[in-house]
Amino acid sequence: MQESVKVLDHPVIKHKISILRDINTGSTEFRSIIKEISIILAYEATKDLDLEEFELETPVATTTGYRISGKKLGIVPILRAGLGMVDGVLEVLPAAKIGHIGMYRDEETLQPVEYYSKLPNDVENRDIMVVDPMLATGGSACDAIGRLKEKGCKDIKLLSIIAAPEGVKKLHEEHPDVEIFIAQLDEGLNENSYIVPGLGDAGDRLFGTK
Ligand SMILES: O=P(O)(O)OC[C@H]1O[C@H](OP(=O)(O)OP(=O)(O)O)[C@H](O)[C@@H]1O
Ligand SMILES: O=c1cc[nH]c(=O)[nH]1
Ligand SMILES: [Mg+2]
Repeated sequence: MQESVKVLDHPVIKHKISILRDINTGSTEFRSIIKEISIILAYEATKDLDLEEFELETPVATTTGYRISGKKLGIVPILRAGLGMVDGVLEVLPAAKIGHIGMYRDEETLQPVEYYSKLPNDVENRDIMVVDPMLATGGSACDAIGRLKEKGCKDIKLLSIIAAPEGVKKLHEEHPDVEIFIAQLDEGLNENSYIVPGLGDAGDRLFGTK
């Protein structure tokens, strides 16, 4: 896999992904694990943030402290399922602004259909993390990222829980500048373009709609 895909490789993540995959896992536990993994993905995706030094007093000594500096950040969930990742990323980056892009995959054509968009006014000045638990064909993520680029965004990362190689390939082809952070790379897509083995429909499992 190319260098611009970072896969979390950790026994605890593998354990938690298995709970997500399990058909018997209910929405409460599903939501909680999506949030937990999103926190870890957010740490990975922010390894390159700039820091500035400052002097601070501990109860024992004067030392050098560090604070995040540089460009402001934005989190953009792709509705609905992306909403499940927002709280986790916000735990790591509480000052980030949040934009929303609503998209669903047409069940016949499998093409993404946009139905909502509300982004921060200064979105073009922010480093953006697009969040969506599932990267399947890659159509939804590619369109959402294309929309953000139209608005002037230059530094965009994608955070997903599970990806199919087909989605990663499409994203690389259409947006080679976008780094991808995932918790798990799966085998591929089935005839309905669902990720195999996957976890089913992330939106339905998060929100209990099926
Ligand atoms: O890579 P793709 O082939 O485009 O598929 C992935 C998309 O499908 C799911 O959303 P869905 O259309 O089910 O909408 P939902 O979040 O409202 O359930 C998922 O959350 C992604 O947005
Ligand atoms: O496996 C998949 C594919 C698309 N969307 C999902 O929620 N799951
Ligand atoms: Mg869905």
